[in-house]
Amino acid sequence: MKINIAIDGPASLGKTTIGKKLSEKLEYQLIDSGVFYRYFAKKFYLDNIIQINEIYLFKDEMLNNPFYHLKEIEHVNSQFYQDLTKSQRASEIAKVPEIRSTINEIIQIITKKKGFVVLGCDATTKILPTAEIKLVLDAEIETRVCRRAKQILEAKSSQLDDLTELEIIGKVLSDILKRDFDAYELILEAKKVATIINTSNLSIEQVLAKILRYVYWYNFSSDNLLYIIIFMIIFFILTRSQPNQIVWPFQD
Ligand SMILES: Nc1ncnc2c1ncn2[C@@H]1O[C@H](COP(=O)(O)OP(=O)(O)OP(=O)(O)O)[C@@H](O)[C@H]1O
Ligand SMILES: Nc1ccn([C@H]2C[C@H](O)[C@@H](COP(=O)(O)O)O2)c(=O)n1
Repeated sequence: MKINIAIDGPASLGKTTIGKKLSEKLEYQLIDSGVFYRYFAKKFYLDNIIQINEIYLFKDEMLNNPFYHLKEIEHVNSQFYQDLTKSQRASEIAKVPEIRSTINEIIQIITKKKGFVVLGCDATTKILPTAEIKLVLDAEIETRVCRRAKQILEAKSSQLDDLTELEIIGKVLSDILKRDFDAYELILEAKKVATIINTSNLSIEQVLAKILRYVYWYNFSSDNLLYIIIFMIIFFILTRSQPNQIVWPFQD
């Protein structure tokens, strides 16, 4: 049975990396809500003006052919993903309530068929509050700065050629602090409704294994709900009527 999985978390935590691996493993479709904000910032935030009407037109177009547009959004985003200056514009776009509700609505309509992993900072609360599994991935800020700086340094992007390693770490830190500030309330809200996984001391594979355990357990318990209830009722009756006389298998 296919379900929807919503995953939230602060900036540069590893959501995209984990989300990709999880969706591949489960053969689900990944939707990273962050790439919508980045894409809208690139396409519809021109000359310091947000083209809100163009966004509404795009919404109708996207709902007619969602999977084509999901691919296009991913493609455009991948071209400037590492650019730290661009994420600031996405952050500004994300403050406009009409844009937030448009993006949420698009994702809600697309995910009705189930079988999606949705990433964000409000995926568990605003985008998919009805998701069968809701998780918040977390890690201390120093871990996140290290993860992002390592990723940027390893990618050796030409836009960073003139910067020293320390300057790159400084830029990464300032970007994460800004984004943490913007998403603070949303992450706090998500932590109230979702299961929190602290990834600071976990490898990517360990985080993935933990999430898969939640998914397998969810599927097992919903497939076998009736048997679990019957087992619990029998167990309850036995323990109440003869508390000291239950004979467990393999008991001496
Ligand atoms: N558990 C982990 N241990 C070590 N490194 C990790 C872990 N999870 C992710 N990473 C690394 O952290 C880096 C950042 O990951 P990623 O881009 O997926 O983060 P993100 O949360 O999607 O970021 P953003 O908020 O900017 O969209 C990647 O290089 C990834 O390999
Ligand atoms: N559900 C979301 C997703 C993203 N944002 C903001 C956060 C960032 O400023 C920007 C880009 O997101 P990222 O790709 O870095 O996860 O969009 C948001 O407000 N709500």
